[in-house]
Amino acid sequence: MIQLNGLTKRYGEHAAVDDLTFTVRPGLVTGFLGPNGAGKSTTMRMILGLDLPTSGSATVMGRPYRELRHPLHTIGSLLDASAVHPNRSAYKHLLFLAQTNGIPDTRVREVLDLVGLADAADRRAGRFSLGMGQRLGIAAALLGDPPVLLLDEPVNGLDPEGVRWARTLMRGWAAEGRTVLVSSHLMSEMAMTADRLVVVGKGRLLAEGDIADFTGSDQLVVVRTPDAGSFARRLELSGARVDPGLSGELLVTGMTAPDVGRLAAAENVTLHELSTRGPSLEETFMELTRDAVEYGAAR
Ligand SMILES: Nc1ncnc2c1ncn2[C@@H]1O[C@H](COP(=O)(O)OP(=O)(O)OP(=O)(O)O)[C@@H](O)[C@H]1O
Repeated sequence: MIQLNGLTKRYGEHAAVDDLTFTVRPGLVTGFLGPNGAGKSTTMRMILGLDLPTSGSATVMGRPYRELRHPLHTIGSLLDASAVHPNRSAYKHLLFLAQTNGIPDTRVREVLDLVGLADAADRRAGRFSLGMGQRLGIAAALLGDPPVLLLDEPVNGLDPEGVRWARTLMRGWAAEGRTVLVSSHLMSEMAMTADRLVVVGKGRLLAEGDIADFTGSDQLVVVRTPDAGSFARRLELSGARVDPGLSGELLVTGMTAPDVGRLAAAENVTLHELSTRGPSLEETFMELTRDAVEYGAAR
């Protein structure tokens, strides 16, 4: 569990993080979204005790990071994957971290295996590709087998196979009951990975909720049937609004897809298509953050 309470960070007059209050719950992947400069990294740095809040607090498993007795056993993090000694091998990098945190040496091989870097263990980390660097960063986060994981842009630089791997990993951690907070700019990826979202803009909380709250409203049901005319009238009689689509399909609002399907079955209507179209997460995100984008192109 991660809890933020009125968390605020000011740089001079500028509030990078402005009175943020939210809870990141265990057993779920929580996506942390916001435009460039919204304050995501600053928030994560304060959770990890790397920056001090101007006011408010951030706690991990009930304590501020700096008061954790065993930090790596409590929260694992990936902030900047390039922050490794370039001449040190992946193995030595992790061994150093393990030894300075009271973690047994045997755990190093385990995490290298977990992230698919076993064969690259003795190569210099400075020569790693972006994707391998991300994997090494995730290995470091996993060293202490922590119940809380905090990842800043973990799929940055990963190829499609790597992105899928990272998604499976995060979903797996949540299924094990861990708390997972992950920032990303990739909306389609977040839509597939996260259970909940926290959206910030200009340091402030803009929205928080289950992923369905961001993609599920205003859904349009698309129906294709050889009985379009009569089924449209039947739908309207049941209270739905029906508009014709461009290629003969019916665009239905005010009724859910399961209800449309049930009505079709009851009326013995053949359906060639029954699907939904909702605002994508990206559309909802753009709408939410429209006034909070600091460095956007002129519209
Ligand atoms: N050390 C600092 N001194 C002054 N201003 C800072 C400092 N660190 C961050 N800021 C400012 O705080 C704001 C939030 O930055 P932050 O890096 O947390 O945003 P972000 O949401 O992580 O952005 P991105 O998506 O681009 O990584 C920005 O306006 C940034 O310029």
